[in-house]
Parts: sequence; structure tokens; C-alpha cells
Amino acid sequence: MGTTTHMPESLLPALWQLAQGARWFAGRSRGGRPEGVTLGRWLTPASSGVGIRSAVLEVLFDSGERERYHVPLTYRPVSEAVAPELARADVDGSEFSVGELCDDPAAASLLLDLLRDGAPGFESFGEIPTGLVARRFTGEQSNTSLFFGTSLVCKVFRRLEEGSNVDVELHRALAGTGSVAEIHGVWSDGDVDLAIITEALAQPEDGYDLACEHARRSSSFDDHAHALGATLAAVHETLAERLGTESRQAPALRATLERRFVAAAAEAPEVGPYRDAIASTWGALPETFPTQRIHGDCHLGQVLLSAGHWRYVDFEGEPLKTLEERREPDSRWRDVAGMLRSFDYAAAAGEATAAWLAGTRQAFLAGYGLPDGQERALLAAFEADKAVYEVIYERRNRPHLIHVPIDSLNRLAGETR
Ligand SMILES: Nc1ncnc2c1ncn2[C@@H]1O[C@H](COP(=O)(O)OP(=O)(O)O)[C@@H](O)[C@H]1O
Ligand SMILES: O=P(O)(O)O[C@H]1O[C@H](CO)[C@@H](O[C@H]2O[C@H](CO)[C@@H](O)[C@H](O)[C@H]2O)[C@H](O)[C@H]1O
Repeated sequence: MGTTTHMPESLLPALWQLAQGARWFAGRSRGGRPEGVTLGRWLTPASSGVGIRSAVLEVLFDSGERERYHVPLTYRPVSEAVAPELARADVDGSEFSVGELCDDPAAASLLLDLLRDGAPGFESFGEIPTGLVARRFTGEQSNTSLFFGTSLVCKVFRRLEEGSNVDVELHRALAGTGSVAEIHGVWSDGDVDLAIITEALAQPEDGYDLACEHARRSSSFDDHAHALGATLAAVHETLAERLGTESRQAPALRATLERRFVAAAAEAPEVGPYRDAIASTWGALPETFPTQRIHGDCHLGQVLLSAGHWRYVDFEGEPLKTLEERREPDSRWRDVAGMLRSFDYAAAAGEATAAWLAGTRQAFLAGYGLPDGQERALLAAFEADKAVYEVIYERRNRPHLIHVPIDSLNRLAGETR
């Protein structure tokens, strides 16, 4: 990235205001103030008619944490502006309207062409056709995806990480396995990844929607759950093979689980009464267990069914974890637990019977490979941990759903009583 300037072309207040209203800004309830804007190199200069370059907004939070957010920009002559105007900029004596590239489809298509043709910072992994029409994804997400025709999707990362982005690392590692969308390219600036381009899956069906629909109709989801389990096992095998394995001791995991519980209880008093039930899962942990890179935020909203095959998407890990935590090797049973929790949500949404839920869980585990005794202990501890995480997540984002993880903590307390 270029130099940090404190009020370049009045972009600092404009980008700060943009962040305040954006789904991708993870800082609304954390205080904080904008510290600076860094402008990247021009991919094409403003004088060419459509200037393109990235801006990075640096934010300092009350806690002392700093985060950096990425906003790709377009500079167009004022009378030809396409995206809502963020600011006016004087470049070499001419005035330009600065907008978000994600809201300027022609500029987004141009960006793809420039990357494909060897713009600095682009690493190509697969074919990128020219002249594809861009469309901003309008569904819920924490970054911003641009679909190009029916063949590619470019996920523009918003909260930037030092070093390689976790999603990029894991898509690279899983290339060619058929369990993720194929990676076609990565756009970086120095050692910071700005965007990943992958294959756009054909007519994707969202795993959560599909499971809820089955739950609602009381129709069996077992075959899908079995295939989801088998695909997750393949993902884990490949990640272990290509990125290695380590091991971890129970006391370290116990300390982490306890720390997460204490932090959660401080924010959500409703989890306090479940401490003993949850702590009983920590007591049963195996002394040593293998760890490796995992998905990290595995749930039905992270799987897409396309052409009859399940693919896992979005390997960025839990949004509430720090970037360092997301990169740490973990037990693969954490992912398995995440998906089991998700069946609970689908069952609640579809008002399914206990038998539907039990059958779905069993089919998923059979597809994954049934856990042995020690693995069952890990699974129970991770399911409880995830439910506690969900209480916080729902409290902050969807209070009307908080009963789903609370009901499952109630069940856990009933079982351990
Ligand atoms: N390769 C793909 N092909 C088609 N749709 C996709 C693909 N990857 C993701 N999606 C859709 O885009 C949504 C957001 O993608 P995701 O990677 O989860 O973004 P974020 O990390 O910003 O939340 C997904 O829920 C899915 O509906
Ligand atoms: O997709 P994200 O990485 O942003 O994940 C976060 O949001 C999820 C909700 O969109 C949340 O998932 C929880 O709700 C799902 C149903 O909407 C359910 O399938 C999951 O099991 C449940 O955890 C996820 O926890 C959060 O990290």
C-alpha cells in the first residue's frame, strides 16, 4: 500500500461514514475512531476515464485494538459517476467523483480484466475469461462478493489480515479436491490479500435453507447429512495431509474453553446457570488429541449443494475470534460439533421432531466416521462451547433466536444432572 495520509481528498470522513452503515464493519458497538486512510497504487489512473485503486481505512478501538478495512475505489469524471459519491477528489488538477468499486459494475469488470492481464499483485490459479458482467451479491455476508457472469465470484475482503488471508490459505490447500469452489486467483498488495476469485458454483442451494425445508416437511435429510459428513472428512484429510498435524494437551484446551465461557458469562448472564453442566464436558477431555487446520466456523450456512455435490465455503473462521486464533490448529471435532449445532437450528426453525434431529445427527456422523470414546468427549465439549458462543452471537445480532442455543444448554444440563 502507498503512504498513509490523514485527510486525503476528504476520504477519511467519507470512508468512516461508509463503515458505520456497512454490514462488513465489525466495530459498531466497540467505540473507536478512524485513524487514517492508506491509498494503494493505481491499477488504472483516473486520467484513463475510470481510475481504480484500493483504500484501507485504519480504525483504533477503545480497547486499543486496531483494524484495517478495505474499500476498492473508482474515480470517474463528475458528470459520469456511476456509484453513489463518497467524496470529490482533485487528481492532477481535474475533479473526480470517488465511489465504491463494488457499486460500479463496469469498473468491477474492468478490474477483473486488469488482474487477468497481469496487474501487479495478482496471482493466477485458473482461467479468467474476459468481458464478464459484474453483479454485487446482495445476500447476508461479512465481506463483499461480486459475481462475474455465471462463471466466477470475487470475494473482496473487508477486514484485512497481516499475511495471507485464512480463506485464501485454505482454498489453496483444498484446490483440486472437489470439496470447495476452485480457486482462480488472488489479488494482494504486498503480503496482504485483498480478494479471492473462485469458481461460481452452478445453481447453488444453501445448506441451511435446504435443511430447514426438509425439517419443515418432516422429510428425511439423512442422505444429505451423510454426504455432508463424508465431504467434511475429505476436507479434514486433505488439510491434515497438506498443512500438517500437531497435538494439544487437555489442560490447554480446558483453559481456552473456560476462558471463552467466563468471557461469555460476563456478557450474557443467561449462560451462568449452565456452568456446572458445561464444566462436566471439560472434565472428560482426553489428555492429548491431534490438531490441524480446520474450517473453524462450520455450519449449514457454509455449505452449498451444486450439481449434486456439497462444497464447503468461507474458511475465515468464527467472526468473533481474533485473526491469530483463527489460524491456530484445532481439533477437527470442533467442525463436526459446529455442524451438529446447525442441525439443531434447522430442527428448531422447521419445528422438526426429536427423531428427525437424532436421525440427521446420526447420518452426518456416520458419513464423517463415528467418533470413538475420546472423540465423543471432545465433541460434547465443542458442542457446549459452540452453544455458548451462539448465545453471544444471537444476543448481539438476533435476540429472537437466543432460545435455540439456550434450549440446547438446557438439554445438556438435563443430561448431566
Ligand atoms: N463459489 C460460490 N458460488 C456461488 N455462490 C457462492 C460461492 N461462494 C459463496 N457463495 C454465496 O455467497 C455467500 C457469501 O459467501 P461467503 O464466502 O460466506 O462470504 P462472507 O465470508 O463474506 O460471509 C454464501 O453464503 C453463498 O450463498
Ligand atoms: O456465517 P458466519 O461466518 O457469519 O457465521 C456467523 O453467523 C451465523 C448465522 O448466520 C451463525 O450461525 C448460527 O445460526 C445458523 C442459522 O442461521 C446455524 O446454522 C448455525 O449453526 C448457528 O451457529 C454463526 O454461529 C456465526 O459465527
